[in-house]
Amino acid sequence: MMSRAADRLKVVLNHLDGSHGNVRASFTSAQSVSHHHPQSFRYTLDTDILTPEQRLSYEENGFILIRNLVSAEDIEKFRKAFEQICKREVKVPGLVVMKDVSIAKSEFVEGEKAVTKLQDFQEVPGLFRYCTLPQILKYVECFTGPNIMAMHTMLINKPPDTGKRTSRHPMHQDLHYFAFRPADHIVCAWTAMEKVHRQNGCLVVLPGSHKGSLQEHDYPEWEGGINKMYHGVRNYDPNHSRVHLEMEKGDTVFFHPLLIHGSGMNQTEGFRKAISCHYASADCYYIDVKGTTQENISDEVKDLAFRKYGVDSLSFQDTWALRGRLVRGERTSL
Ligand SMILES: CCCC(=O)SCCNC(=O)CCNC(=O)[C@H](O)C(C)(C)COP(=O)(O)OP(=O)(O)OC[C@H]1O[C@@H](n2cnc3c(N)ncnc32)[C@H](O)[C@@H]1OP(=O)(O)O
Ligand SMILES: Nc1ncnc2c1ncn2[C@@H]1O[C@H](COP(=O)(O)OP(=O)(O)OP(=O)(O)O)[C@@H](O)[C@H]1O
Ligand SMILES: O=C(O)CCC(=O)C(=O)O
Ligand SMILES: [Fe+2]
Ligand SMILES: [Mg+2]
Repeated sequence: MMSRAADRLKVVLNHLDGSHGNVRASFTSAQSVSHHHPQSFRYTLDTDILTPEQRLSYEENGFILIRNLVSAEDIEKFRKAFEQICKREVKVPGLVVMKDVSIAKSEFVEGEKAVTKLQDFQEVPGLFRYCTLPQILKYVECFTGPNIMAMHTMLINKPPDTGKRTSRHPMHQDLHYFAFRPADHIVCAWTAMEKVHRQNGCLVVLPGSHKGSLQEHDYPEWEGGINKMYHGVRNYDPNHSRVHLEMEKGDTVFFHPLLIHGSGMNQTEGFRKAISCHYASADCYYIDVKGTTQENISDEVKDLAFRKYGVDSLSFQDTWALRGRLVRGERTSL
């Protein structure tokens, strides 16, 4: 069911999309952009935070990398909070503690080395503080506007690959997992908790892919196995040109939910750590994904929610409304 307001929004967005290429082509310098035609941007808002070059870069590539945004002291605190959870010193409602599929059935791996990813840490104050950092929200607001919800939280602890290549994350669009729109008012902040490079499986992105539409996703047919819910874009062409985002501790990338991205395998002995949050404008609205390409992930999520909470009446939208937390402004819609 699509509301009339949503229909109107779609028309507006399509219109902007159509005019986008021409408008951009008519500029000769980035400076003239911010001063005369701020309304011509589709993916960024006029906030005085992003330089004209940064705005153009996000419009064009679908991501922007900000160096040294989170302090080493803060990252150390997140690391400690993560360790406490792995040692089971704290028990948290709603938190998902995920092991790598290649060790999930092993009895011998304990603590931090067993954990590939924490998901939904909105009730862990020592981790959720990441989502409220003013220097992060300052950038987020350039994409969402002033009413900001933290919708999805993760701490990824990519393990040394066991030899089955299961430490890879297939190329995907995060929007596949989301039951809210519009996509252009959603953004991910992903912060490296240590140096990330090709060897330990940094993020890999396809610049400009955010201009495409949401693609069909499914489990890739990987011989060594694939982690639960790690869907990848179907018919991914591994020869497509891509960019490896090598980052230092504290560097943060902001990216659009349609940007195709993934991460390679971790060929080092260390656990590659990153912390991230997906934000959405609180003015976004929920959608019903029935009959769309997202039905497969929606069914998996509802199935897990049933097993986790013992209720089968939760809709895919409900699972998002329960996890979302207001971090700035007013909770207007989501
Ligand atoms: C922008 C968003 C992008 C994304 O969200 S991408 C990834 C999304 N991932 C998720 O949402 C996390 C999904 N994972 C989970 O919910 C849990 O880790 C999962 C799979 C339910 C396991 O929970 P546990 O509490 O560990 O349960 P358990 O130890 O009793 O295991 C239950 C059965 O699941 C299996 N399992 C555990 N970890 C797995 C994994 N990583 N991949 C595939 N299967 C896995 C485990 O072997 C067990 O199987 P069985 O029932 O014994 O046959
Ligand atoms: N068939 C596929 N379907 C979806 N995603 C894939 C597929 N093959 C590779 N990828 C993804 O492409 C990205 C790059 O993978 P790859 O393992 O080659 O890492 P890499 O960083 O390029 O490492 P290397 O230096 O070994 O090439 C990762 O996100 C990976 O999971
Ligand atoms: O940190 C990574 O490897 C990427 C994780 C990711 O893209 C995701 O979970 O959606
Ligand atoms: Fe992702
Ligand atoms: Mg490769």
